[in-house]
Amino acid sequence: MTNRDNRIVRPVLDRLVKQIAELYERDIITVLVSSGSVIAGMEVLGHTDIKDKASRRQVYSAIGQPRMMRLYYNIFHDYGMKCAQVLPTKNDFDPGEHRRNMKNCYENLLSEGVIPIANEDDTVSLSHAMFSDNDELACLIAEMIDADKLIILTDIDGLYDGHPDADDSSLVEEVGINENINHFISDTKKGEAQGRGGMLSKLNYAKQSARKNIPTIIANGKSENTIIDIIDGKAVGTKVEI
Ligand SMILES: Nc1ncnc2c1ncn2[C@@H]1O[C@H](COP(=O)(O)OP(=O)(O)O)[C@@H](O)[C@H]1O
Ligand SMILES: N[C@@H](CCC(=O)OP(=O)(O)O)C(=O)O
Repeated sequence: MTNRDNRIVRPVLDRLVKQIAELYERDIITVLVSSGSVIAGMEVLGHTDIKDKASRRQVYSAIGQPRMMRLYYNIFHDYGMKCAQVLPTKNDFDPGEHRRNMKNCYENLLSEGVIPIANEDDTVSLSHAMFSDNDELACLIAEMIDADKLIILTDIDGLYDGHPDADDSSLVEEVGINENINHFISDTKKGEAQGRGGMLSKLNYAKQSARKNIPTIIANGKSENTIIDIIDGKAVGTKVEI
């Protein structure tokens, strides 16, 4: 959802919401898991003298999350839809009251026709309460709400069998849950503004949700019609086979 300058690209979000709205018309209901709070907060605050990285993340995300939600609110509104914010921490998924409450909230939002947008509660989740990244969060939500499908979006068409920039690399269309292809993935160093996970994390959590019998696909979130194409059964992205 960002460009090379680490700025949120509204047309990408717009395309995403447009597809969610189109699916809603077809009675296919989406839960959206979206990052963006840290980058959105950095855009507002710019440089800070806060030395501690975790503290910077708290401050940036606290500033950026309402900005992300304002963007989403406006875009969903443009498509005649309503959205809502859910900000869990990892502990909330442990069996118990928080998990039950969260599940209940999702069910009620969905029955009211409101699209839940989840992100980690970065202001309070530090160290052990942190998800590895939003791919883990998406995987846990998919399992909790018994999703029919998990689509993990990224900035590339899917998983490649080598460095994505190399001429002889090609898209892996299907991968089995027990197939070890981690060596295809290059370690891309992440800056503070970028996402935490990367492709290896996407593959691991895609396999984890496929193991729970949720068909999972890694695909390009920047393409025009990715989600609709996947729902229509077109060969898009990398499918993780159950
Ligand atoms: N074998 C591979 N196939 C596809 N992408 C790869 C591979 N190895 C490294 N990558 C990198 O992973 C990136 C995708 O992860 P990214 O979407 O940045 O993760 P995050 O959601 O954490 O921001 C791609 O842009 C690409 O540069
Ligand atoms: N929760 C954070 C981002 C978490 C994260 O890095 O997730 P991902 O984009 O999956 O690597 C945010 O909103 O900025």
